[in-house]
Amino acid sequence: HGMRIDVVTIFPEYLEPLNVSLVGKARARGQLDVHLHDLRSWTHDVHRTVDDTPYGGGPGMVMKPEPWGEALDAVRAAGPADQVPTLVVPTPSGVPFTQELAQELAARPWLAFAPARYEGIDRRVIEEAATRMPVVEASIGDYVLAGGEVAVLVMVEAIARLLPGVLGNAESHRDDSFAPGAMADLLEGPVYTKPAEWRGRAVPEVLLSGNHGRIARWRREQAFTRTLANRPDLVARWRLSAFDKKEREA
Ligand SMILES: N#Cc1c(-c2ccc3ccn(Cc4ccccn4)c3c2)n[nH]c1N
Repeated sequence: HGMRIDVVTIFPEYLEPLNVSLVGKARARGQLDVHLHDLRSWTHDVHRTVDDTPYGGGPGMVMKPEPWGEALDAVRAAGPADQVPTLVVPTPSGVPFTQELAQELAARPWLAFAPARYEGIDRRVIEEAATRMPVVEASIGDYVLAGGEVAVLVMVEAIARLLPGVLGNAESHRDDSFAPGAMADLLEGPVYTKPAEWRGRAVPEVLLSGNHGRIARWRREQAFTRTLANRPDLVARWRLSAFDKKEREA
């Protein structure tokens, strides 16, 4: 059976993209079972309040603990009785969301995402949840968003494409830049398709040569040059893994 994903948010419509394309197809094939929940379902006041002023003062508002506590209780109760979900909390102060973390999360049967808004969720919600389920606080990058919903879209897409059978044979993640392996750690080189000439620009002739050894070498060089230019930090990691690889083959 596929993976179950629950998302609790005050903007369920923000997660509608999960119903289309790659993730939509995976759901249709039963590889992914996505349940969206409106956090306000667990408010009990006429204004359906989910936020309040921060203790200790400071700008903005903090998300109240009560609705989140009841929402996470309900998510757990609605899922498989013999399992606990891994709670994934997008936050600027989380661990980096990397391909490695995506692969780890893709191996789990049930994920519950808690995208917040305002300045975040009352800390006691995370602390209390962590006594009953694994909790991962992760950040998708070094920039500031207004909330966690778009981070959930990023994480779910990165995770869903790793699930067996989800990626059609048209897209392959075998040699992803960030996936461990041969061309691991390097950025992708340039890609080309027909026509062979377009607006006076020809495709590099090596790619038309049919010489697969030469093509592979050219692609490695292109990947290296591009990585050196755009991500010199990855070159160091690549050198290490290339060295280890030679060691293993020696
Ligand atoms: N993942 C991730 C994120 C986020 C993120 C995630 C969730 C929330 C919930 C509220 N805010 C606004 C906010 C701004 C500033 C300080 C605290 N909170 C979020 C921002 N920003 N950047 C990333 N890579």
